[in-house]
Amino acid sequence: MNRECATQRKRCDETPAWQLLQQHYDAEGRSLDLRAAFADDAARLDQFSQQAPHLLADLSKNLIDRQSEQLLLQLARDCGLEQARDAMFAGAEVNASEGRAAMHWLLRQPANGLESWLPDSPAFVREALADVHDSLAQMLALAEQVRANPQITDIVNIGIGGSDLGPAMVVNALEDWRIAGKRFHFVSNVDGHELGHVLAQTRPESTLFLVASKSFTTLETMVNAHSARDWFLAQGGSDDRSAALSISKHFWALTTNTEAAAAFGIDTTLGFWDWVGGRYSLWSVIGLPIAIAVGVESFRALLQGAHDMDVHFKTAPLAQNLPVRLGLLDIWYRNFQGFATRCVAPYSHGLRRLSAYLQQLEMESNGKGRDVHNQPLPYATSPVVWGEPGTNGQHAFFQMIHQGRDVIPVEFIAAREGGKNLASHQNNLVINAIAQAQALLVGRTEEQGPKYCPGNRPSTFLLMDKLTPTSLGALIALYEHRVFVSGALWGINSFDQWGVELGKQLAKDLFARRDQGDWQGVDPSTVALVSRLAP
Ligand SMILES: O=P(O)(O)OC[C@H]1O[C@](O)(CO)[C@@H](O)[C@@H]1O
Repeated sequence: MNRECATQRKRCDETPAWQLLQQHYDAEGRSLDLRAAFADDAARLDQFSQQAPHLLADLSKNLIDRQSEQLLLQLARDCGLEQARDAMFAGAEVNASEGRAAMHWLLRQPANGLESWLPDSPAFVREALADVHDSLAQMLALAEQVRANPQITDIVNIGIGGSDLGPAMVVNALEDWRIAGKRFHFVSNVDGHELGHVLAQTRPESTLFLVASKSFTTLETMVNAHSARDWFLAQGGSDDRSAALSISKHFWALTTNTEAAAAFGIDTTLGFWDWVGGRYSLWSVIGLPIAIAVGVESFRALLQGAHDMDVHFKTAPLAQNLPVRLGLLDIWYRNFQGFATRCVAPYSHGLRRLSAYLQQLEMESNGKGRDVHNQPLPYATSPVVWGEPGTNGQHAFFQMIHQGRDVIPVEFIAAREGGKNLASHQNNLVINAIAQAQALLVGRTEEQGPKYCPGNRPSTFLLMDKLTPTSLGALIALYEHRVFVSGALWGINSFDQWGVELGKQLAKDLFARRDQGDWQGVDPSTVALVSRLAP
């Protein structure tokens, strides 16, 4: 929500719709029983399920009824959601604290056709679109060059947060589209074990390092990149650009900070723009490992799927707009039902890194306690997002989800069709997901003793025909826009992350203080812990 939009409107909890929602929750919402709701409303499934680009969503097993959804839609209008959304798609400075737009959606806009859904796009957006496609063409050409180079067998992406989680999640998810004969390694942790393990299984002449960092200042990435460089030089590599085994040929940079990459000694640097947030950057040059893994056609399909969801989010009426309905559900669960967490259970081995990716996307975006005016908020914001792939979760934490005291909304994500390997297992997988959602709904009644399950526990079911580059693109964009919706209603800036700076600053400070032996004003616990470390 940019400042002028926010200034124009009341805080969401001060709106008439919020008061009506609270009354409805107190009167009926708190005691809604889904089993009775299905029995009383033959059209409930139709009302609360919908097709969206590349996936079907069944929201009918959520603790919501027609009136609460109508009131939530009214809340969206009262809070100027459509204006906020349109501001983002117009390139407005929706990231007010950093003075930036948030135009990750432009990265997946085809070169033509912008006016078909964004007819009033300002000139700077159309100009930026031309830059996007120049950069995309350059990146895809380099990706094809690497794919065609049999000498390069290992691609090592060195990056963290948004420069790691997205590309790693997608490269894992699209294993069936991955080029044969090349290995993809994602090194993010500054724990030397991770990089060391990768270097132990690679050779300098057959390895391409991608130093991925929007800022090119992140400590972990810089420490890992320098250690990889030292290893490369120790293995016979050279700083000399003309050498066969040169840093210049085996280290590329993906960053907005091209000067810093040049200072590192990297010649091949792919740049991007500050209006792309790190956790929204897999569509940009940060996606190079994806493009190398799956090739031009599949990378474009990933973009197309996300673009289709962008157009849906921008043009579909709110009541049939899936990112809006999911975002409103987040408000209902967080601020009225009081559910503190949401479990994301992708019934797909390919999507095994999805929950980790969504943790950054959602919690770094909406984990805020103050609004865009820096005023403390009296209501909760981002839920804790967590999860593991199904059916693994069933044998780990689903016990608590079924019988625990806390109600934990679950998001099941599955595909009707399986992948290349043992597709015959697919029904085993998906029927288990469906059965878990059913069990959460129906529960098991009293006389079952210790087997008693209260039931009436909420879940959303997102079903793709198949996990493909296109459907994956749509799925990720769905989450991006859903996060935007709840953030806009909460009146927070979903695109900054100032809260991460203090810990980084103190880490630097502790190194300096240790070197100087100056512990003035530092708490004894911190001093004692640092003094236990190796010199
Ligand atoms: O891509 P960079 O600049 O290295 O930043 C990595 C990550 O660190 C963060 O800034 C958090 O510390 C994330 O927002 C970002 O994705």
